[in-house]
Amino acid sequence: MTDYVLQTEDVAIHYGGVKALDGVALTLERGQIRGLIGPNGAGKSTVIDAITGRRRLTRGKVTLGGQDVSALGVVERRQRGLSRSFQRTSVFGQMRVRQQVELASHQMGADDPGADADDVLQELSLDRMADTLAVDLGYGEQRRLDLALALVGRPSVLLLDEPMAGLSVQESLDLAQHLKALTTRRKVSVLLVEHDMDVVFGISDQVTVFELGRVIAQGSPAQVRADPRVREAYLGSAA
Ligand SMILES: Nc1ncnc2c1ncn2[C@@H]1O[C@H](COP(=O)(O)OP(=O)(O)OP(=O)(O)O)[C@@H](O)[C@H]1O
Repeated sequence: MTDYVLQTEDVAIHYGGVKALDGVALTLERGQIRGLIGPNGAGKSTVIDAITGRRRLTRGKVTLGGQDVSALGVVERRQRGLSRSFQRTSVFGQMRVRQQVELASHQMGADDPGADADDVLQELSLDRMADTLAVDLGYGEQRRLDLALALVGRPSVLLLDEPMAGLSVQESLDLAQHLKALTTRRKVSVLLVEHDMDVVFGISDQVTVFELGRVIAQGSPAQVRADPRVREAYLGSAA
């Protein structure tokens, strides 16, 4: 049996009559990137919220490293290695880059927050900007700082909700390369919600397609691209 770093089983979140999610089963292996795609309102952000503990499950189970974390809150799940970064940049503009990352690491209870911060900054090519005020970073660098803040304390799973939003093509490519390198080097596993199809199909090991709160297809990027239902429902028949 495969040891999944993360697994959701029959996860449902209903808001009254609205089935934002219904019967969602997902797995994530160590060092794997799984892209989540689907039309607006398909339930992608709700899956992330269900996994982090931000939304209470109507039904189902979330396991992290084989342990059921469904009853745990957001902070407890983060302490157990489940980290997320948000669509909007969450940096404090008036703090220096390294100071901010070190503080976040300290808050996570890392043994050596300084060393943790240095590692993370180097991995995201932010080490040269360690003493720069966050407000003076370019937008692409700010998004990398956002990712750096999610990486302190060495999480095992990273949940990313549209990390490429607002980036130029070059900045997206750059962030995608950093993400891929991180999964190889740190063996961190990534669940990636992203509208940029080139990025999703370019760096994901597996892709899951949502429609109306349900999974309609999953598999390798090539399998998903070839799935007639996906082409019909989402990519358009010309994809
Ligand atoms: N708090 C809420 N109350 C009621 N319905 C909600 C709530 N949050 C989300 N929904 C509904 O749940 C469904 C899934 O929404 P969700 O935001 O997860 O979709 P999404 O795939 O992330 O969309 P997008 O790509 O636009 O971000 C939608 O129909 C949405 O209207």
